[in-house]
Amino acid sequence: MDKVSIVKIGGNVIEDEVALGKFLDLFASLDGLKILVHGGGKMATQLASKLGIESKMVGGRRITDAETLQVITMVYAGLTNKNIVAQLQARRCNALGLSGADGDTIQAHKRPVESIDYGFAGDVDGINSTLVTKFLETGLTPVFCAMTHDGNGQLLNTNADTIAAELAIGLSNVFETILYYCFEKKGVLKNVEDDNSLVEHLNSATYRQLLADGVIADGMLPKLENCFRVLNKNVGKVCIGHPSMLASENELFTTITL
Ligand SMILES: Nc1ncnc2c1ncn2[C@@H]1O[C@H](COP(=O)(O)OP(=O)(O)O)[C@@H](O)[C@H]1O
Ligand SMILES: CC(=O)N[C@@H](CCC(=O)OP(=O)(O)O)C(=O)O
Repeated sequence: MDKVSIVKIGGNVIEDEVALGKFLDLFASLDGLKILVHGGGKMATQLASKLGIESKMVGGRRITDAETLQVITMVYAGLTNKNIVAQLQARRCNALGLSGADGDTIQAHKRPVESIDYGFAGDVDGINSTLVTKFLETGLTPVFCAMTHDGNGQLLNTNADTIAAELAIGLSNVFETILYYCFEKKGVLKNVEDDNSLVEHLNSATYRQLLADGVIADGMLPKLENCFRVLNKNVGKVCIGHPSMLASENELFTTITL
């Protein structure tokens, strides 16, 4: 079975030009088949604020009304995706920018309203793994933004960590999949202010304990939910850490196991 690395890069790295450049150097040099998934939540919040639109997050997820959907489409599928693709081309990595609507690569449905109405937020139904596999086999590197669609013309905002997880699950029938969540910190920390408090190995039991202690918050909540979900669904390896973990196994980062 061929291997495919699915790398998610977070918004704090993307919005820092130097950090993004260093990350893309590492990503472009990564051996083997690979897919990039990017967020951009922070930039969307900044643009929304300039336009006088307030951003509301619940449990690390954005409440996406119609105006917010317009903003995130411009930021995620437009500026951020195209900039990353162009920068990968400059590094001789033949990137193909995609939202889930492109090639019907990711189908989703609007999240049903329960206690909270998330608006135009999408829950993923499935991945077009045949088409994504064809892209990979042609030598293309898919670059996904955090957007899906419902097949009836509605674009939906979908957490980028979830998109990376769904790609890892969907492709695990065809490839040995490895999922890397890259962000600005060394990994899961016991104290979010202290990079020396890294949790190198996290399993279900230690995760439950950290949750109970209130150590896991904000965007780390959906990230870790996704880690355990993919490990239950045949994905071989999941790591969370600084982009430098792509360069060397000697780097310290968090490895997640069941
Ligand atoms: N225990 C924790 N360890 C590391 N980061 C944490 C932790 N709890 C909360 N966080 C927060 O989660 C953020 C990462 O989630 P998010 O902002 O969604 O990441 P991304 O950069 O991938 O978009 C970190 O910037 C940090 O502020
Ligand atoms: C539904 C939902 O919350 N979507 C996310 C998608 C972007 C994202 O995931 O960006 P980061 O990886 O930079 O956080 C949002 O709009 O913030």
